[in-house]
Amino acid sequence: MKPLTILRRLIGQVRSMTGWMVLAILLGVAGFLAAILIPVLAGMALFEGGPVLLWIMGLCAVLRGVLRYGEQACNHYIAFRLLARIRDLVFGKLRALAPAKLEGRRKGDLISLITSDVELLEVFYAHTISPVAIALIVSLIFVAWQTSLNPWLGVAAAGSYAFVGVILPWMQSRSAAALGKTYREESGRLTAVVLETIRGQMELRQYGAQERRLQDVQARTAKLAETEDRLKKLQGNAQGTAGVAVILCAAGLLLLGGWLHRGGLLSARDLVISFLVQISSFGPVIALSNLGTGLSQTLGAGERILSLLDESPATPDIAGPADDLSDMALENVSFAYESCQTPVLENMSLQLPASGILGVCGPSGCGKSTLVRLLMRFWDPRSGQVTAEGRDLRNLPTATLRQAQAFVTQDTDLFHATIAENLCIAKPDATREELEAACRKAAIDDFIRTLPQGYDTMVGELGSTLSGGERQRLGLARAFLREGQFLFLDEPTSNLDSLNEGIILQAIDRQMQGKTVVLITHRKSTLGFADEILQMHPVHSDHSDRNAGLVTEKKRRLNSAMQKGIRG
Ligand SMILES: Nc1ncnc2c1ncn2[C@@H]1O[C@H](COP(=O)(O)OP(=O)(O)OP(=O)(O)O)[C@@H](O)[C@H]1O
Repeated sequence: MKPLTILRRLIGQVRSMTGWMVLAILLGVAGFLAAILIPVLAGMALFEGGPVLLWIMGLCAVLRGVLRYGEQACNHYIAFRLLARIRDLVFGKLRALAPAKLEGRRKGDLISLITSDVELLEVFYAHTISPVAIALIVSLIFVAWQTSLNPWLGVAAAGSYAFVGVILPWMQSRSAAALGKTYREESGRLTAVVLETIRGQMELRQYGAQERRLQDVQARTAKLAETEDRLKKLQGNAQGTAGVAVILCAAGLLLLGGWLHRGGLLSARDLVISFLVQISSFGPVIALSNLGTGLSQTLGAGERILSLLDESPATPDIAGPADDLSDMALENVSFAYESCQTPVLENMSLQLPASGILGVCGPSGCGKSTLVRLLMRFWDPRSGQVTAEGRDLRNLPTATLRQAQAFVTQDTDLFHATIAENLCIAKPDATREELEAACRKAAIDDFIRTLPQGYDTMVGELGSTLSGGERQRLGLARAFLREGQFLFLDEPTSNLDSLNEGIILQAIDRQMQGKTVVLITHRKSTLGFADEILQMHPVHSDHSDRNAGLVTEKKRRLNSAMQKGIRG
């Protein structure tokens, strides 16, 4: 993305706060004028004297402080309001992109984008836009004033301001722009590596890979520090160059003024005041010259945020009120993931039973979870359609689909919250009795009661204080609370012993009477609970029935002996 495009789009966000921005600029201009007036009045006092000038100088000094405070207050009000709005946009986009467009992205990098990249925009909104406008207005005022003394002085002043405030920052930002972007990207990658290291600490320890990992983190940190060092050097050079440029410009103006004075074109009083005005009016443009390198990181952060906001979701939400659903099917569905073009499903057709349990089995990687993802419209098929009530899911209100479906996977995600809060994700207004009933069905109520704070016990980040089986049963309780028409279970009992598995499968059987359950499993004992079985095969297997990638086998209580065994 071109820097100008990034700037234009970031500035576009300010439109709704134009009034505040105008106020910040006016206060800033008035503040600088008050500050510049102090040395000018001191110069005039040399020629005219009188206590009035001293009083005005004192007043200007006080006003300068008050006006500067007002300007900064407005700027920061604008910046933090905009940051809140941008965070809202980013979270909204992440929600829309999940899961299809987020699966391949590193979570640490996303965290870095949501936190530090967004925070960096504060520099832009609080310390860039109004300073540019203030510098422009203050410079125009003093160019006009110098011109009124002598046109040559006006030309020289305009040249000085343009050199310090435009040409120098432009030259410096060109070399810093790429570096700023690299810094933001490297910072995001380092966050991702650190997050993965914390998550994978047990594996790293078990396989003795900690030292290698540490070296990797250290190498990345050193690289980041080196990039930051280069950026800081550029920043230092920019400030130094601006300081030298200001002195040279002021000296040039003094020489020009002296030459005009000798020619009788400028009085001694005007020469002194013109010089004092010029040397003290560089403040706003010096602020700009410091932006050149600082802006490079803001542009890098802005580009990352805007690129995320530009991404279009794989399955855009369809607006509309939630309605009941009772019938779902796949019609000639073919599907391949974007990152790997190999087809996972090919011309698959399937009618979900109106009620009962459809067991789904097949070798690892044949597309069982993908089938459920398509039924939930986390992805859309490449060709064919997934339908509900005969309507393509692409035209069905998303709320209808979400309300009708619940799902449980082998890795239930829990949040750093209490057990009750984690369960209420499925039904925010659930009563304590409803939570307990759902947990009893999922065979987890007894365990929760043994915890010191029962349902109000915190479960730790990602449910880290619970076992895999406990997490899975909480996931099931959550799904039971939803009371939707469809329940999709992807290896829901993989972490459970056969006793708990039996209890839960019976609960599913009872709870889902008249409803549809899709139960993915590798276990024969679990399949025994299915009313029908769908045997899937990889698309590229040479199975004779591989047309559509599956074989459907009607199976009413297939292995009743085994079921009886489990059901006791
Ligand atoms: N997000 C993804 N991006 C790219 N490829 C994917 C993605 N998710 C799954 N796949 C690939 O798609 C194929 C089907 O995956 P899927 O998870 O549906 O298989 P599965 O039958 O459920 O396997 P398992 O029994 O091991 O859970 C696999 O080859 C897998 O590597």
